[in-house]
Amino acid sequence: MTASNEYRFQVNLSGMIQILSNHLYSSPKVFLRELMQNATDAITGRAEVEPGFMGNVRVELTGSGEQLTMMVEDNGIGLTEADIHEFLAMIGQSSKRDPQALLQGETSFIGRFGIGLLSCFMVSNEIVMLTQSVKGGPSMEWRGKPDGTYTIRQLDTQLSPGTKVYLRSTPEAAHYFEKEYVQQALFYYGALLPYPVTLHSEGVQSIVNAESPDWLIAPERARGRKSEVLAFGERLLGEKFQDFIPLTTASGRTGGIAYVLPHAVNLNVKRSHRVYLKRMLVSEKAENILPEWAFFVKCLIWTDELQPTASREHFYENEKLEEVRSELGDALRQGLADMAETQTERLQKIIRLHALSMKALAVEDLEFYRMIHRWLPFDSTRGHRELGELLEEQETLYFTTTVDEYRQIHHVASAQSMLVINGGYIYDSSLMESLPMVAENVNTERIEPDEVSMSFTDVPPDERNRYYDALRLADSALQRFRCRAEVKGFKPTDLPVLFTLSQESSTLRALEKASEETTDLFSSVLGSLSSGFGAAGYSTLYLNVNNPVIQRVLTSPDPQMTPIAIEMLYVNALMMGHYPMNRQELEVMNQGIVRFIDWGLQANRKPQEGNE
Ligand SMILES: Nc1ncnc2c1ncn2[C@@H]1O[C@H](COP(=O)(O)OP(=O)(O)OP(=O)(O)O)[C@@H](O)[C@H]1O
Repeated sequence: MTASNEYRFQVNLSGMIQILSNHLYSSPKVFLRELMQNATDAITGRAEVEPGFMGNVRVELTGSGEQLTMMVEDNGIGLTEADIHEFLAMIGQSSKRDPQALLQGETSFIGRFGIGLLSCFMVSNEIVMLTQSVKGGPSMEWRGKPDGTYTIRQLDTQLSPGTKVYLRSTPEAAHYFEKEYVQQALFYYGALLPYPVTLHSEGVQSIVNAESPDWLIAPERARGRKSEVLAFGERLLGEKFQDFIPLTTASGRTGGIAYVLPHAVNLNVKRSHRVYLKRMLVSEKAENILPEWAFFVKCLIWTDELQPTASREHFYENEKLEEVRSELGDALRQGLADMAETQTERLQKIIRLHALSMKALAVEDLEFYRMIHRWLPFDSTRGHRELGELLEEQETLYFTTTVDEYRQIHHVASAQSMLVINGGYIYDSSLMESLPMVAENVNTERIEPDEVSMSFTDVPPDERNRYYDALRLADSALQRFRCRAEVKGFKPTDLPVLFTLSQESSTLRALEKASEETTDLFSSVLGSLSSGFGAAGYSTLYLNVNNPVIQRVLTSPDPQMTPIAIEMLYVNALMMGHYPMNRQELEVMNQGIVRFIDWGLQANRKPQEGNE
């Protein structure tokens, strides 16, 4: 290949600008964040050459209707003509990117990618910048358009050092230029900035960040300022919080406030925390800054050690972030541990609302589990109770590992005062297994439905003989459902039957149900799979000899009646246990109902016929 065959990629500039400005950021509103960040960086840059320099940012709104204009002014480092050509006019070039510093993740600036300014094209068809560098030289004007063209000229008047950016809103973006919106957004992004941010509109001037939440930067101070901290959280995060936990890391370079959510939350809901970098809000939806178990809090975090991605919606998943995440998790855990020692009521309140989050942490951290186990709630045959109460009643806790197993046995187990915990919900069976490691003199044992039948009373042989014929009829009626009948005595007496599935029969039922719903080919594969189950695939229908209906069925003189009654009891037991019924079982139920109605009507008619 010769050199003449080599070409350079061509860039469709306006296409690139379109992509960067419209698709990198999740919403046009971020243009204001990007402008504020540039102003902040410019002030940081000036303070580096003029130690002790005090910056300020001024935002001015003018015009009305569709002619709204915003001006964002800073008294930062400014740009020379050469800077403009090098940094402003070259997309992807940034004055803030010291490669060595970036490599170490250490830079005093927020920006680094050289694209943030493009976000302004989401709300305006032109960016006008007037700037004066602290290094001297003439004041400059730069005008950029989304088609990739720009003009640059020297101004006749000399401005004071700093930069003014002017944007005129497009009709669709006018909302982002209205006073109320801008006031709120400036507070939102700049509430922590250490210099004044003022808004000028309709002849009125106001300082947006007048309240300075110094407790956010030094969170240990937050403890004594509860109402202020809660009010600030409500204003920024939009929820009425009642509790919070201050967070600090060992390095002291990241910290914040974890607000406890005032309502229960779903495990799958993504938590998004607000993160301030160098005191400027950069990320509104940082999901990865706290450990996964911490979904009961919404945090305001500040950091000067993490690196945001270009969209600023996340932070780079690197070792530093891992370290920060684990330290913030430790601080949160420590906050809860302190409550377990000295403020148990406060902790109990949190656990009541956020048991799932607490369980998620307890599964990972046995020491934490030890501290809080007594307040964790579990579903049990004695109701939805705290573990501490249950442990006072019994030293051995039986637990199931699925909700289905629990459903099968809870009637009988509770009637016999047997304490069984429903371990079918997420984390519960793991917590039951590890409970003996954290609580003294406690045993836990997994229980299966078949084992509950051990606590049934056996029927004496002579009584069993009396039921022999009825049981044979029952067995043959249930044969096609792979179920066998068994007589036992159990409480409650008004429960006529109890249906239990072994692990194998449960799998078999699932296979059968699936083969009903799939194609012929697949269903024959499932069919051959299910034929591999032998006697183990049988379920059991326990008939309660203490129940009057069962007594009548077992001693019925009508041999035609017995199988139908047994089949009906079988489908009834399935319904009670919330088992999905297959086609055959549904047919049995329908036919049985019709038959019983018919029987009932005939029985009523007979005496009347006799009277006639
Ligand atoms: N207010 C300002 N004062 C001084 N220089 C500025 C200002 N705004 C922008 N610049 C210059 O323009 C360059 C490009 O800005 P832009 O916002 O596009 O990217 P960035 O801030 O460098 O990086 P990022 O894309 O991460 O925000 C900056 O690197 C800076 O040199």
